[in-house]
Amino acid sequence: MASLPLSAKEEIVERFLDAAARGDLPQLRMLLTHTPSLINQTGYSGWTALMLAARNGHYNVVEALLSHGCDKLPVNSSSQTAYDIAKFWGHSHISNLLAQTDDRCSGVLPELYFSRETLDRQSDKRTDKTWLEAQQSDPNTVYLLFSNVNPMVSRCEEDKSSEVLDKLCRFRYDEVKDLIQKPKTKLIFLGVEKKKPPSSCSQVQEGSWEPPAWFAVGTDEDATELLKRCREDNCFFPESPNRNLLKFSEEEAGIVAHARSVLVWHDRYSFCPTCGSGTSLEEGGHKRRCLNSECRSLKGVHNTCYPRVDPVVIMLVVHPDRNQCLLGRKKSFPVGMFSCLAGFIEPGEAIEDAVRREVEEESGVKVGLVRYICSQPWPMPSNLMIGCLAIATSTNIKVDQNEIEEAQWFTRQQIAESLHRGANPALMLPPSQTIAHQLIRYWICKNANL
Ligand SMILES: NC(=O)C1=CN([C@@H]2O[C@H](COP(=O)(O)OP(=O)(O)OC[C@H]3O[C@@H](n4cnc5c(N)ncnc54)[C@H](OP(=O)(O)O)[C@@H]3O)[C@@H](O)[C@H]2O)C=CC1
Ligand SMILES: [Mg+2]
Ligand SMILES: [Mg+2]
Ligand SMILES: [Mg+2]
Ligand SMILES: [Zn+2]
Repeated sequence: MASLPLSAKEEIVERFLDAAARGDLPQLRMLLTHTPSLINQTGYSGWTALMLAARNGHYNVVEALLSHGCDKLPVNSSSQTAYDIAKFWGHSHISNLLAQTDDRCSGVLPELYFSRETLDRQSDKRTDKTWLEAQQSDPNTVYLLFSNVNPMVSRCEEDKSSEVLDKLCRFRYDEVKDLIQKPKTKLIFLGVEKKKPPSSCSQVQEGSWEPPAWFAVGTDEDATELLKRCREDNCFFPESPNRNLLKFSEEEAGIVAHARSVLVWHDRYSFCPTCGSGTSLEEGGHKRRCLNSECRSLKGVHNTCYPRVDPVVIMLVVHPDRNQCLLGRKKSFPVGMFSCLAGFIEPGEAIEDAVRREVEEESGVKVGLVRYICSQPWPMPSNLMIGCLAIATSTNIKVDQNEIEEAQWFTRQQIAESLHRGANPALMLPPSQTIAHQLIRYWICKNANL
């Protein structure tokens, strides 16, 4: 049978993979310069350019791909990473390079969802009332509307990777002027844009240009009425934050994490926790001051005045044989889904001790070595997820049914198949936006080096 002609996109991917397999660095660089999205494309049997270069011992190509931020974690249809391939074919200089611990730069750990600092927070400006007021009425200022602590969004059916994306609805001063003047509205200064305008912009030439400021507007006005303010007609307020807040671009997810956590804090701490009096919003919405002049919270350091963040440990527990990991499922999870164990840090507890305590409480497994890997802000409502790898010193599982329904050891092969979406995976993993997913991917790549 004659083979079908390749589309333009397929052809360029094929040329790129071929350059990697042959070790043709100039060609590979040229293609990457024109089309940066080629970097993690796959060809036959899920092979990436990194895998092909690793298979054929092209050290300089592997190096170039890593310096362009290539993802080291994908597995091919035989569940092998580029590291496994280099090791199997005896290219130890390449497997050593792939195993290096410069995790963020070499693509082992991507930037975590919710963690991008899209805006420059400019926290020093929060106390400058005159500056804040000038920003509020500036026509370039951007306002985001939140009802019941959830942002107004519009749905874009497709982005480049054909996934559904939600986009924050942006408003100008004239459109929300009446709303922000209402006494019950919470106005949060989020920061200013980091992006610079083109140098041709007349204000830049005159030296009068200032980056636009962003504010979140928290209101409990009727949601249907709020939606009428929007110029687009496909706008809505997500009802289930846990699922719906995972559909933003990386840029917007970072803004949502900041805004939602602060608004949730205002929602829950309207009264002074020290004396029960009313409070007023200050410092661009980043402080609540007690209105009772005798209150203890006005003297000395009082953390009740500032937004709270709850630290949570989340850990991938590795079996003493280094070839299995422990995952659990809560009753509320979708059928077949397992994830990392997690738990709130208690007062007076170090990260390592919280990891050991939560793992033993929830699964009965004892943990020795604990290593911090990465963290993620999680604005449901305001957690800081502290991601760790932990090495088990015992293996018997005894689940605490109050917290989790089931816990199980899974082999590296089972996890790799699930990540690669094999035909009959033994389990379903949480989505890639979660730190749980990223810790599991991290272990798959680093497993051999623990
Ligand atoms: N981003 C990610 O990948 C993941 C994020 N998470 C998040 O981590 C958080 C914690 O995980 P989870 O396993 O539930 O934690 P825990 O194992 O500590 O169990 C939670 C329970 O502990 C009690 N509790 C103790 N201290 C606190 C506290 N400071 N705040 C709230 N509840 C407390 C509550 O019980 P009661 O309500 O009965 O009083 C709560 O239901 C969750 O909010 C979850 O959303 C979890 C897993 C993955
Ligand atoms: Mg627990
Ligand atoms: Mg838990
Ligand atoms: Mg707990
Ligand atoms: Zn008080």
